[in-house]
Amino acid sequence: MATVELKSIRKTYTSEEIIKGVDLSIESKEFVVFVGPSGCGKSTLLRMIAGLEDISSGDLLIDGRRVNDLAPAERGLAMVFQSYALYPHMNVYQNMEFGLKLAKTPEAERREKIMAVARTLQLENYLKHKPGQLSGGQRQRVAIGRAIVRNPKVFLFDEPLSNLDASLRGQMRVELATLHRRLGATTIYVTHDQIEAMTMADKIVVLQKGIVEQVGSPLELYDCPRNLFVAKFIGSPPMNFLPGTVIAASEEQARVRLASGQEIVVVAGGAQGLIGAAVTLGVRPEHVRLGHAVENRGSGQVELVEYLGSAAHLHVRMQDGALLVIQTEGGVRVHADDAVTFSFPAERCHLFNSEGVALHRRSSGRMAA
Ligand SMILES: Nc1ncnc2c1ncn2[C@@H]1O[C@H](COP(=O)(O)OP(=O)(O)OP(=O)(O)O)[C@@H](O)[C@H]1O
Repeated sequence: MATVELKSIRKTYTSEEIIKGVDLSIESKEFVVFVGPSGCGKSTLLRMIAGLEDISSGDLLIDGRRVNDLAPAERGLAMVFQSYALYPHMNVYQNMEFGLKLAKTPEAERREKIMAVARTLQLENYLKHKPGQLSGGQRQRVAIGRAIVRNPKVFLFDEPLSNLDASLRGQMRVELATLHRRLGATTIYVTHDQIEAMTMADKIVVLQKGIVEQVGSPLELYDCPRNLFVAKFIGSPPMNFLPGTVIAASEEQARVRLASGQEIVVVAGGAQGLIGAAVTLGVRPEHVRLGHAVENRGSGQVELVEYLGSAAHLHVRMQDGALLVIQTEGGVRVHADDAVTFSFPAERCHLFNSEGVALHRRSSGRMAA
């Protein structure tokens, strides 16, 4: 399997710079997900790796070898698109065979490879079907099968599940993750869906406007987002953000007064220089504790309860008008218009300066700034 390295990669279309200097190392067998909002440059970056777009400047290395000038077919990659791009007049077998024929693979070997992959992807009963006779999930499996039979060094996926309905997407997510574990192929996967990123990735690359905002494991990004952008993007339902002012700070903690007057102690280092400064307090819905507490407490009125079965989301209006989402277990007996009290665990709160940069959290032992 292969390593992929991006060194100061840039892309300019006419006069606009779309990719603004990306450095990234992808290890052999790693499952890396590029995630970010529409237009941030995920697909452009993937297409540059694939060789479908020129690289304006920088170096792309596969297994240590510079491949900027190699044609797509010479890079040892296989790409699976959102649109499947299957040949409609060919049946499943022929679709999977096409690339092997082009590569002049002998017929017996072609057959052996296709049958093995069809078994893996549970397509054995559909080999004679044309794409038009298959469901979306089956078509996507054929597109994946067509990539696997060529035994590529690196798999590239561009939003492969976005045309599928929610339940099929969930199922295919598990299938892809299982397949990756079995094949152990280096994989780069583009999505705008943070749940796909969180559930499948070894490493997530968060992009915004052609810049890498943060690279890390799903848990690193969840626990220690470097800035407001990553904090907003990772996690569902998203993190709550409340404006406040630092009123006291030690090396390891900061005391923040919210607009409501409520004072919250946050485990965050380096806030001594920020006394009097405006900051943003972040707390995830699943970390807010419902019920009375001595410290870090607040209160408000429930506006809406969303019951999800195992969990419920309470939308709570605080005294200063801010809206707070609290995730609780599904069995909780809270209704709209109820008054509730809650608390923010100090070690679960995040603090961002006026530029949106996170103050590091010493308790977790990881730097976030
Ligand atoms: N051929 C092109 N010529 C000029 N601009 C382009 C071209 N292709 C893409 N762009 C621009 O580059 C930017 C990044 O596009 P890209 O498709 O990489 O974004 P993305 O993050 O994959 O978005 P999405 O999730 O919507 O697919 C966009 O602003 C887009 O308009």
